[in-house]
Amino acid sequence: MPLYLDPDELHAFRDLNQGPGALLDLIGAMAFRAGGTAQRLGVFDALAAGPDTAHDLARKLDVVERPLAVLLDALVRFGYLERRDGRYALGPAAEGFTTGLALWHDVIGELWTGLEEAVRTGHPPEPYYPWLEQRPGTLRAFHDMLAGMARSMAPAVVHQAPPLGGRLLDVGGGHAIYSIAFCQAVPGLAATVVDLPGALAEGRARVEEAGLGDRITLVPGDLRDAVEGRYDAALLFNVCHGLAPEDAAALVARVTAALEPGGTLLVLEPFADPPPGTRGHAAAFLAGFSLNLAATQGGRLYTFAEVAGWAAAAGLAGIERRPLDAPGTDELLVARRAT
Ligand SMILES: C[S@@+](CC[C@H](N)C(=O)[O-])C[C@H]1O[C@@H](n2cnc3c(N)ncnc32)[C@H](O)[C@@H]1O
Repeated sequence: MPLYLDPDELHAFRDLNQGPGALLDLIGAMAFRAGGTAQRLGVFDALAAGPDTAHDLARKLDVVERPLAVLLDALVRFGYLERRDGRYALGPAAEGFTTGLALWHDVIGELWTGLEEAVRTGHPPEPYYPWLEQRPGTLRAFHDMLAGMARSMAPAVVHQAPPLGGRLLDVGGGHAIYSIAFCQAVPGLAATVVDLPGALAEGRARVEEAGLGDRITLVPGDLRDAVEGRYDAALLFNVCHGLAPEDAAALVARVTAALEPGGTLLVLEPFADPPPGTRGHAAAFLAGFSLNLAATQGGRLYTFAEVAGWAAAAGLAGIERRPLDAPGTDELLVARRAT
């Protein structure tokens, strides 16, 4: 929350841990919903062209001036906008809502209404991926967010992976960024990306653009089904956390069974026991992300030991944890099938 605390509040909250935490959470929830609503109404896009009055903005956005002015004033107080001489301008924090936070606004605003039921019953009332498929704008924001993260991590992932060759399977790798990165790094490597049909369109365009259409095959499929083909290596990147533990373990076993002797499994995940030094807002975000997975997909973040246990049970050995020199808390699990 970009809210500015006054020095006494800041001291009580930050230094003494005595701040009105629940009240700040409430204000944070209000600020987040206000920011997300402004993004959906087009306030931030309109103000990107320059400062404006509530009257003119209301006309441009085709909304009612009186509640818009209340929203704009709240956004000023929450730190998203600035107000000078009766005109509103973007504040530095507004940028967040032009990128990944817009997706979180939709997820928390709609899907987290099912959190209580998910905890009571153990099942999310609304399955995440079908929900996404019905909302083209939210689906796009989700894939843009995944693609942005993958682009920032791919060089470190390729660097930390053991040497790969032959045939690579990329399960749930729809945007194809990791398969492209591995194919660009390893001459002769051929990859098969399996994902839901809606997730593959963007990957297909990216593969063509990279000139790798002859080496990367995109296959619509469901990761709950049997794995077709034999592979020398497989990627399970950010897939396990969307599944219940027994389903994630079964997926690791199915993918392992499709590996040739000596084949490599790479799992990329933010583990529930993150790298040492993960604290503050990064640690809190991971806890909230895990709760989001429970609320929307029936999954959660898993510890490295849990994932390593599934890999060992599937018959993999040489299981290693490899941190990444990249932003975020994702790490690699590397394991090999016995020769
Ligand atoms: C969190 S994203 C991870 C994407 C990519 N592997 C990465 O690390 O950036 C999960 C991916 O799994 C795919 N997925 C989810 N459920 C699936 C299913 N039942 N069958 C196939 N793919 C699925 C999604 O479409 C999405 O591309």
